[in-house]
Amino acid sequence: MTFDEARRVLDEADLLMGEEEIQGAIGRMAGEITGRLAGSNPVVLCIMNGGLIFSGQLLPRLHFPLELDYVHATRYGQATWGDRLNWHRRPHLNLVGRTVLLLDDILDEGITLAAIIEYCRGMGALEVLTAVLVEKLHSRKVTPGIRADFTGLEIGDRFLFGYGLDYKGYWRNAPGIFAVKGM
Ligand SMILES: O=P(O)(O)OC[C@H]1O[C@H](OP(=O)(O)OP(=O)(O)O)[C@H](O)[C@@H]1O
Ligand code: HPA
Repeated sequence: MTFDEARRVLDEADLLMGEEEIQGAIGRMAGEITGRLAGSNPVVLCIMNGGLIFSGQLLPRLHFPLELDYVHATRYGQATWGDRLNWHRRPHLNLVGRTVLLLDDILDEGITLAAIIEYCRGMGALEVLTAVLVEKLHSRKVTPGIRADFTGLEIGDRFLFGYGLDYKGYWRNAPGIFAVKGM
């Protein structure tokens, strides 16, 4: 996608969730996560790249001790459909006996979260919880009914960008959650 095309994508997109709604959702999630995890000395894993902005805004609102690490695993690349999960970076912290909280921008088909949960369990985590800024509502989930433990916003079945979500590599920095025109 060229720079000019990227500009046009944002100009023509539909804004589905604005900053105020997103900040409200992140604040509510911070309260819920604090209630559940404040005493558990968790390892928090940001799932890169999409989880970056959500993690950066949520973490300063968690006022309890935790350790932070990240994983980098992708299955969409620059496409609007997902393939098999490619691991680029596994966590470096030891997960044995730890409560793990995974942070990601979106639960779409759920394949990414399911695979990372399984990996963390395999590495000896005591429990693995998940928090996503957005859950996309449709019937293509890897396991019917799969949910995150903490969900910020529920959005319909469109191709989304902004707040960490990219369209062809662009607009992770868009200040809201947008849907690509016609998708
Ligand atoms: O529920 P799923 O259908 O598995 O999709 C969700 C995943 O897709 C995106 O990652 P992507 O593979 O695009 O990599 P990115 O984080 O670098 O954007 C997103 O950040 C989630 O990790
Ligand atoms: N937008 C961007 N990245 C994604 C999406 C989406 O709707 N679903 C899964 N990864």
